[in-house]
Amino acid sequence: MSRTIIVSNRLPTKAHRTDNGLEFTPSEGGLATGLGSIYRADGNVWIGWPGLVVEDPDEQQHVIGQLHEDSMSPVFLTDAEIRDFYEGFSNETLWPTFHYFSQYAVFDQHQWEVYVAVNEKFCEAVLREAGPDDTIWVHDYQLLLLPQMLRKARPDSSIGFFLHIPFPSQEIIRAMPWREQLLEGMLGADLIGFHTYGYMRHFLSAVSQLLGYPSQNGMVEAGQRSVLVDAFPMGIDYEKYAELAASEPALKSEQTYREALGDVRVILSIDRLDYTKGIAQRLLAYELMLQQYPEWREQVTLFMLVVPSRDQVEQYKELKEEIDELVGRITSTYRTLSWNPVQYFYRSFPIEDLAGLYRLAEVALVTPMRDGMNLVAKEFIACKGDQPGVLILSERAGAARELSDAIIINPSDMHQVAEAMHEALIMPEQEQRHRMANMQALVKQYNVHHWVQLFMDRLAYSKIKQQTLATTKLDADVLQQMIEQYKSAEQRLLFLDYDGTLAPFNKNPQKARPDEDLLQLLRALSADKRNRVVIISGRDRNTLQEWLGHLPLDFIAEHGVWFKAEGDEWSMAQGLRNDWKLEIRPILDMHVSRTAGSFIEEKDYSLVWHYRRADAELAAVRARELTSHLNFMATNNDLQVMEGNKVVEVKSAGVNKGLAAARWLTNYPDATFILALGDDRTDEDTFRAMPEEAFTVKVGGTGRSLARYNINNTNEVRRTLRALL
Ligand SMILES: O=P(O)(O)OC[C@H]1O[C@H](O[C@H]2O[C@H](CO)[C@@H](O)[C@H](O)[C@H]2O)[C@H](O)[C@@H](O)[C@@H]1O
Ligand SMILES: O=c1ccn([C@@H]2O[C@H](COP(=O)(O)OP(=O)(O)O)[C@@H](O)[C@H]2O)c(=O)[nH]1
Ligand SMILES: [Mg+2]
Repeated sequence: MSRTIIVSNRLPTKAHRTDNGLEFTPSEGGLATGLGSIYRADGNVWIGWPGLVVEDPDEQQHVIGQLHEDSMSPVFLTDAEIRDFYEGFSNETLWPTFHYFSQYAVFDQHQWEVYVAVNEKFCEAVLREAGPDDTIWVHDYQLLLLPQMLRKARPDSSIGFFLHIPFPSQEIIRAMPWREQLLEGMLGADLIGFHTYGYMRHFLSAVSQLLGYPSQNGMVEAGQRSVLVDAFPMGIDYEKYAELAASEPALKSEQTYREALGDVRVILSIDRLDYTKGIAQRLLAYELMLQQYPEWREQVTLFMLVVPSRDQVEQYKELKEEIDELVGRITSTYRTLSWNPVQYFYRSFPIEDLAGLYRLAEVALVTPMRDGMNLVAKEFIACKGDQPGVLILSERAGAARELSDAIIINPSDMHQVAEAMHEALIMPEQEQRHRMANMQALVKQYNVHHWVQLFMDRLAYSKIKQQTLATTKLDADVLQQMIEQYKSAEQRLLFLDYDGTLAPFNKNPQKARPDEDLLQLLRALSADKRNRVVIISGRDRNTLQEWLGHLPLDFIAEHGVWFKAEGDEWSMAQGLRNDWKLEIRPILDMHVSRTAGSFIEEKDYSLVWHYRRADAELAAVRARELTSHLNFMATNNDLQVMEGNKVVEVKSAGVNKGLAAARWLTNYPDATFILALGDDRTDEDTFRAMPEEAFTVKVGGTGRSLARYNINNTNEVRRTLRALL
């Protein structure tokens, strides 16, 4: 049976050393709490670090045994690895960079090397655990290189990767050394997931700008592989939190806090101690609120829970001091004998207490500067049950993309945050209930189980997509087979695309004129009376006539608008019109004027917008715009719009290379050797039209195609054709 192997830096359980030996408790942080409830199913295993340095072999055995009972398998890290891999590269380089705190980022070659080595250590641990049919799901920024390492060892495995933190603009990624390695590392996966569409867009743009890999509908063409990229906002275990909040221990804990606090309104703030969470800014906004709305003094308290985190990292130590000072100042300025403006706790709380606090609070104040998702916001909603309550949420938390019924704020705008608190405290109960119900419906539906299912389904889809478009290298064995069939055939049919197949792609299409070598090759091929050599091209017939018309070849021009069998005149497909050009040409002209470097090619029955010389990213956007504009016009005009290699082409409907090739196949039913070579999306129509036994060969690119085989470039095409002779 195939299992899922989850891999993350931190396990959902952590080991502690106590006077009574080792103890095991749940880990904090969104990843552990979010996935914690699903990994135990069906023999799945979670591989990761148990949160403690354990060097003694006996003690390691003990930890392995304990964790094994709960479907976990530990990766032990040394003190030096914790320093350079975890605190170092992960949390002093990647974490600040990906959260737009570049000013905090450290670039240290040694830490990078340890990061690579620890990713390798994880790789070995996974390979020990995972069978060939198991699905491997890698999580988060500490393991960006792992997907590619696993891919090398297991070329066919299903590997998913999910990033739990933001993926920043490519301008930020660009500033990092090792950026190419990090991106390539992620691309070892079959599916890469992000919390939001924004992060996904940034990633695709980084991959395009820094690695030159194009993508379409989220499929990145990464060299010989294709990788699906998509957005999956992570949910929580809604039922678990809802049930927990209604349970005896949670109600009891709510009551205890209520009795201790007396009759005050509670604003709740919960996060790990982290500069990304905007804790200091939040305190300043709260202070401002108390200044601007004195009526809330003695009426409201900020219940602030800060969970210790990464406390060996310098920035975190400094932040701790800053928060301590701010709390001290606000408390000493505003407190009275019977009231505390801030109830500040620096420790972690058991989950029942958290549920009690979520119930107790009227307002949850979630104001990170940047946050991949933020699960606290969702947990607050799930725990509210039928109580009213208001969520104040930073626009820069991933959760804000979903929770539009929260009061959405800009966390850097202190005045706005202070106003939001006031607004929340005076919000009519009915409105609170209405908003809360909307958010509950959403968090309930898009829960963590839904998230896992969606990710797994897309991973399977990515695999299928890869397989249907997989081609085999045209190696010596295939070539030998081809030569044998060629030799024994009495009649042969060769479909040869021109640009990108017989002749290299040229920046200026008029410069792709055949050289002497090519002419000689075609002459030799067509000299054999058993051969029908068909040039099947998108080019206009005049160019083909001028360049190759003197040879005994057959022609299919303009993707099948024009035909010419050897010795015949040119003839045209039936029922074509070109009066639509009057209407369509101005649209293409407009795109040329908006996109420097692009140009138009006019053929008898089609118009083509070329953008190979334009800025790649801009042109890709323009091409999409143009395609959708043309598609809109096309329905009334009986036209078709095709996106090819750096072109958008519009032509009469019912014309494509596939239909034209099919016609040739019926004209020569006795052909027992059929070869089709092409490089472009338009050649896929040819491949589709070929009988199963045909040798279909995709030239260049990723090799992903409906063709059976692939070869690298026009040189290899010529070599292959020469081998037949
Ligand atoms: O392992 P630590 O260094 O102690 O840090 C705890 C975790 O923090 C991060 O959580 C993120 O994942 C959440 C769920 O997707 C998301 O809501 C939040 O915005 C993220 O910050 C980190 O990504 C994890 O790897 C850490 O384990
Ligand atoms: O004392 C605490 C306080 C919080 N949390 C949990 O820590 C997680 C924080 O996740 P979030 O996505 O908000 O941020 P992260 O810390 O992962 O960046 C939430 O599930 C909280 O319930 C916890 O386990 N113990
Ligand atoms: Mg071509």
